Amino acid sequence: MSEITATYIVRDAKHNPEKKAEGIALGLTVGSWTDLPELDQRQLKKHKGRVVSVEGTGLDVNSDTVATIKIAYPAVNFSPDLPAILTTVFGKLSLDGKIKLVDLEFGDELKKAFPGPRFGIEGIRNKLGVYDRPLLMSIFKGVIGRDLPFLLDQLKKQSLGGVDLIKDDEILFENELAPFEKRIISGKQVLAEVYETTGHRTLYAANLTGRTTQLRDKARKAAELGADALLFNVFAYGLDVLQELREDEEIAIPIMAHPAVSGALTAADEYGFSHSLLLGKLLRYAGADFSLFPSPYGSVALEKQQALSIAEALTAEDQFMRTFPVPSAGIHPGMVPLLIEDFGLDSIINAGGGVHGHPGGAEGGGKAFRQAIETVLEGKTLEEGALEFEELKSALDLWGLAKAVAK
Ligand SMILES: CSCCC(=O)C(=O)COP(=O)(O)O
Ligand SMILES: [Mg+2]
Repeated sequence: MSEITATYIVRDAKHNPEKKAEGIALGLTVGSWTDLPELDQRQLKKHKGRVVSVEGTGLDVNSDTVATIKIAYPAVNFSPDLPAILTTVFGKLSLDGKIKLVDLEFGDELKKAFPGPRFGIEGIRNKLGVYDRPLLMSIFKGVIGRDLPFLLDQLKKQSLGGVDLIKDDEILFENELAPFEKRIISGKQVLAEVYETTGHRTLYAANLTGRTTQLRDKARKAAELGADALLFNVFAYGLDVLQELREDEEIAIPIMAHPAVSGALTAADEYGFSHSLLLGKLLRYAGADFSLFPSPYGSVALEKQQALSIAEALTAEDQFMRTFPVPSAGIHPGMVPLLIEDFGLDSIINAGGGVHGHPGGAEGGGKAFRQAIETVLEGKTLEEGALEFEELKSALDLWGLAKAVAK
């Protein structure tokens, strides 16, 4: 029988994690808070959750017992979709005390209900023809309230700086000055011109926004207009909405998942989802080609272990294509050695302020990042690179070199 196994970290003031585990296995399936006289053995056998393991790991600062509990839920209990699965394994339970859902293991049969990324790392690299280095992405900045020519000028400068991808900022919504469709059509022209004159290819991810009921048609139109990719604030909508977009054959373009809102679901040690599950495994299964998350170094930082665990879940051996890890937020060229050391070649270095805030503008900023990447891949230090490259030197003079952080 196919099933899904959920791993939780539970903090139990009653110091009886075995009882807590049994309560979850029964309470989230066929039972309730009190005995149900009509519950029969056949029903219990087929539908009750199974306690796989309970491992106590001691007491926390509040003297609660901390335990890792694994419960397997029969797939027959739910339809094979994320809303049903999440409601089963962490619906009411997510409100029931100090409990964190750290992982979900999907049975092979159940995995068939998920698409995974349409392109993944390999597909994105094929689109760009770049295979031997981390990709570089930049983000439009300061464009709210600005018109289309302003955006197109920024787009051109970013592309001339040598970035591989440019994404809208997640806070750029539908607006009269620079509407979604016009951004796609004119943006494509600008990037085609840069390609014709320099031979450098850049892909543009436009922010797919609006009411949920409009998204499919908007995304189909974007694909029809030749959009390179879509940015999507998946946690403002829901993972199943992402999956719907991924599965639509008329929206066969890469999807970039932005982590906006996800911090409310992941940040607490004692509650919510683990980062690796929400921003890693579930985004990958639902079909994101890229997953953005805070790096361990920038202005919005995650603990290094958390950031690494997301990248691991996005790229671990699985039947699905690998999703590109995109450690982000407050990134500047002085962080490039650490980012490459942590996330490897199959990752994307992503910067907004670190590109546009460069003394040489967005073009200079993009160049500085590309020079930093080249320097690191040649086995040199950034100080050595700065002797050779003017833009890299300016970036290091402005922002310095980032320091490593403990795990
Ligand atoms: C929290 S990851 C999302 C990164 C992002 O959307 C962004 O705008 C980062 O911009 P920055 O100027 O900090 O590079
Ligand atoms: Mg942003």
